[in-house]
Amino acid sequence: MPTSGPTPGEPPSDPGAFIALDGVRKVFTVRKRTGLLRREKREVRAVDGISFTVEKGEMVGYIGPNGAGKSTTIKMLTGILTPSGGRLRVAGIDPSRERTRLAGRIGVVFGQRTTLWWDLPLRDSYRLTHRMYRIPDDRFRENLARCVDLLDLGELLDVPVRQLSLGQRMRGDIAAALLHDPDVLYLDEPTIGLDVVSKAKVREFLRELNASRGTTVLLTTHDLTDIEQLCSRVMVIDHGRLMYDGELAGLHAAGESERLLVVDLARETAPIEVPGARFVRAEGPRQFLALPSSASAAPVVAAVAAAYPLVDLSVREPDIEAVIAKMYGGTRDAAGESVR
Ligand SMILES: Nc1ncnc2c1ncn2[C@@H]1O[C@H](COP(=O)(O)OP(=O)(O)OP(=O)(O)O)[C@@H](O)[C@H]1O
Repeated sequence: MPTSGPTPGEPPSDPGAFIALDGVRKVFTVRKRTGLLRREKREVRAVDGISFTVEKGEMVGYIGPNGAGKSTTIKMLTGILTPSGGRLRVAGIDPSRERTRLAGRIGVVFGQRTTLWWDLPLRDSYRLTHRMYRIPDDRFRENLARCVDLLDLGELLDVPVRQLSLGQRMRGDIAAALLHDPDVLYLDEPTIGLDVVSKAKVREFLRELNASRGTTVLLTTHDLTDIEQLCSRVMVIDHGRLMYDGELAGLHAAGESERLLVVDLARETAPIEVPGARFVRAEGPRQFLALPSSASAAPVVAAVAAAYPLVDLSVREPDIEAVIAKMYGGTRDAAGESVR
């Protein structure tokens, strides 16, 4: 599969970049019981030789199907897990060797878990964060005021975390991750389970944070709208390997996606046969043809108009979800419909 960034598996071009991974691997050994007394060892290559760099101030999407290796990568980037091989640096720091020093430079938000104290009001959780990170008082006050304002937390500061809705808690968690002014923010599913309004608030906040503070953001999500609205660059990982690194728009070409030509004819005819397009299906006098996204539709349109009683015609671009499903080995056509 083509990539527009460095070829997966090759050393990164800029080892001095803010985040730099070079052939990073993580292998888990899993023991499985296969009989009454027998156990079998099996290796799981969760991350299988990944290389990429992220410059300061970039906002990058990191996506892939379940079990692709996204969380394992994030855990290595934060120092929670030690790589089995390869080289990894964040702000010049080896995360697993200097986890405490790195903690002052990074913020982490896990959508499915909270780092806040469940029984304490938000305000007290933030006070504890203040102490734990030894944040200078002025800076703490300034950062808290800014997060409270932009994330609309004013009314919530005295509410115990367990009483907050998911969207409120998520905003509370994002603020907690930013009180010590980290240079990089890792977000793992920050909009999971949120309603439309909360999602919009979180996205707007992240956009503003990145633009005004130059915070580097690495975003893992299953919601591709997050990526479409926030990230100009996306990395796709599958089976622990980097499958794509480049602009979101380039995924269409990499996924060999197809556009759908919807042709309305004056009457029902046999399936249209023209060079450069493939008949998909017919609904009475309406026919659907597929053509590669990278090809021009003009010759196909001209050929249809010349040989068939054409009334109207429109082109449907593939949606990004269909493209990615195809990259992951899914089986959806250009209209996003199952062709199983
Ligand atoms: N501690 C562990 N022990 C054994 N295997 C693990 C461990 N952690 C992860 N794995 C395996 O490594 C692979 C990658 O898992 P990982 O959690 O990184 O995927 P993911 O892309 O984050 O998936 P999801 O989108 O479901 O969260 C999976 O096969 C998973 O079962």
